[in-house]
Amino acid sequence: MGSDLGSLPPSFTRRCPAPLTPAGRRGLEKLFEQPGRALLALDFDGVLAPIVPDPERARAHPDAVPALARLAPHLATVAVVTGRPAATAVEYGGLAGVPDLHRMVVLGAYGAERWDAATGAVEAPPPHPGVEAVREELPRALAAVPGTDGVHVEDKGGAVAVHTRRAAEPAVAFARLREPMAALAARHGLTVEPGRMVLELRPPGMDKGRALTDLARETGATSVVYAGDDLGDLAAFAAVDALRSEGVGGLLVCSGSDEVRELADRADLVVDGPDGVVALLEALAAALGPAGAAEV
Ligand SMILES: O=P(O)(O)OC[C@H]1O[C@H](O[C@H]2O[C@H](CO)[C@@H](O)[C@H](O)[C@H]2O)[C@H](O)[C@@H](O)[C@@H]1O
Repeated sequence: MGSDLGSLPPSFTRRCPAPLTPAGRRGLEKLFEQPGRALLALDFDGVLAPIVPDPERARAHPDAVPALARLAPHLATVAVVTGRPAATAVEYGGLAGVPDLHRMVVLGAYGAERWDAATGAVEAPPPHPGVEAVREELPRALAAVPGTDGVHVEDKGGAVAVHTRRAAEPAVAFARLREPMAALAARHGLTVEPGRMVLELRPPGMDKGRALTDLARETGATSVVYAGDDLGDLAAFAAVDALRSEGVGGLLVCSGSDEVRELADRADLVVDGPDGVVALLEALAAALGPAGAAEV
């Protein structure tokens, strides 16, 4: 092909749009140059799993795990980086016991937890005492805010998430709860993580950016592809930007939605939600081919 933006395998570009930015194209080229040193990391909700009203009913897109399994043998590492507890993402994603995903890593709770497919074990920090205090105070705090009928609390063990998607007016309930939830979290040494119709009260100190950087360094990645959809993924986007400045290739993918604009503005490639993410994974797998060498 040969342009000033470099070249990508036609077997990829036939199936998926090329990144719009030179940095993104370069990141993808680096993946194809050295797939065995590439880190592919994806958020769970809104990226691998379609958004649904009930958080307990979220499941991976039916074609996502087969596509990851086709890709994983070619790459150094395939990871999920999520706000979910690691074990929940493994369960809802159907990620355990998949032969070609035997080296997969799930970084849960924004990187505070880790599951390794190789061992099946989850490493998690001890519970933060503020979470228990918030758990107890939350019903009273929610009852004090008008217009929050239908708000649902997800107890994540190490954190508590207040969901407004099922409220009569989700955006209104979200706006009304922002300040009281921030105050409640601050009283107990927690931080508020805002997301898609959710305010999560969680321990501070870890974010997806640190988690992704640590994993990239641990695996010696020469390229990193990260796909996210929500505000919590901005830290991971910033981490990829920082890695790029060190010479690591990076591709920032936004799983687009009408709910969050911030990632699309910063991404190299915007795809159409989890369907588009799956198309990207399948395009990568097709281009890398069954034998490991990049197909052209
Ligand atoms: O980091 P993620 O994997 O994107 O997790 C972030 C939060 O996702 C979940 O909530 C979101 O998905 C739900 C199911 O589709 C949806 O109902 C909700 O409105 C979304 O915000 C999850 O429930 C949270 O615990 C995660 O922190």
